[in-house]
Amino acid sequence: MNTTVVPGSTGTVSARGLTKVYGKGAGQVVALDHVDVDFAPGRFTAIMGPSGSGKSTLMHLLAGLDSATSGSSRIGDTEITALGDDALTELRRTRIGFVFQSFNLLPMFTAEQNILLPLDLGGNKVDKEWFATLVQTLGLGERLTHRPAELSGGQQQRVAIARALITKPDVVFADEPTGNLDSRSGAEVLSFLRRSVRELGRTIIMVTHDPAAAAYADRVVLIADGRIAGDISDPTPESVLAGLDALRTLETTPVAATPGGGQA
Ligand SMILES: Nc1ncnc2c1ncn2[C@@H]1O[C@H](COP(=O)(O)OP(=O)(O)OP(=O)(O)O)[C@@H](O)[C@H]1O
Repeated sequence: MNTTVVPGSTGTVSARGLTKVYGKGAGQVVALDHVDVDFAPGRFTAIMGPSGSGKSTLMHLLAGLDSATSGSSRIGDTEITALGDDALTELRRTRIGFVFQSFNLLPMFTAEQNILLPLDLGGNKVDKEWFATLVQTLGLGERLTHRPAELSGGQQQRVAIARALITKPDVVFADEPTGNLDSRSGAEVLSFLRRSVRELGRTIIMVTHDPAAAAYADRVVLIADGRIAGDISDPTPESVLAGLDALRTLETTPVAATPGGGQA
């Protein structure tokens, strides 16, 4: 598969020299360290790496949920890192969809009302054809009048995915979308996410800890110590595990290579 990505082209999500430093002085943490990465439109990418490696920080900066210390991030030709608060709010509302581990559906609303909520909030009309396509692709036809408490976890997450896609965003960011699901419902949700990319041409960037989940993506970007540490095309659970193992080896090599365990 051709993985060439042109930064600035429609829907491409890009970071250049993206850096995030938390705190000051001795307590300073470099969470992201000059990250350059591009995510092609119409693809499903998983971001993986050890705990504390900077996955959430990268996602938050790419989505305009947090500000960068230096460097830039873009969605298409919009430089997120240059936008003020109002423009960022507007961008998140209209051009980005979010799917969280905890579904975040409104309990008093039906599935249909939850899906349509972003349009109601923005005062936008429903594209009935798109709504019908989403409902069909996500297998929600029988569940539209149900409230979240009457739905399984997997069904709730499918509603959350439809809600994220209803505005036809340039990109959907999914943060551990299967973290609260058993493995069967998780697999089902991941299949639906993959269908959304393949059949509806959407762009999804997902943070996950789970190699089996990452294997549903077209590509896995590995991150370690705030830097891009690997890139796997057409991943399988085995190739993802091997990639993560290689990161661990990198982390332990300097210690193992120093006789007596002293500092080199
Ligand atoms: N608000 C904050 N203040 C200070 N340090 C932070 C803050 N948020 C994150 N960090 C630090 O930045 C680094 C990267 O954190 P981040 O949450 O991006 O990692 P992660 O890969 O998503 O981790 P996990 O897999 O455990 O969720 C960590 O060392 C973390 O402790």
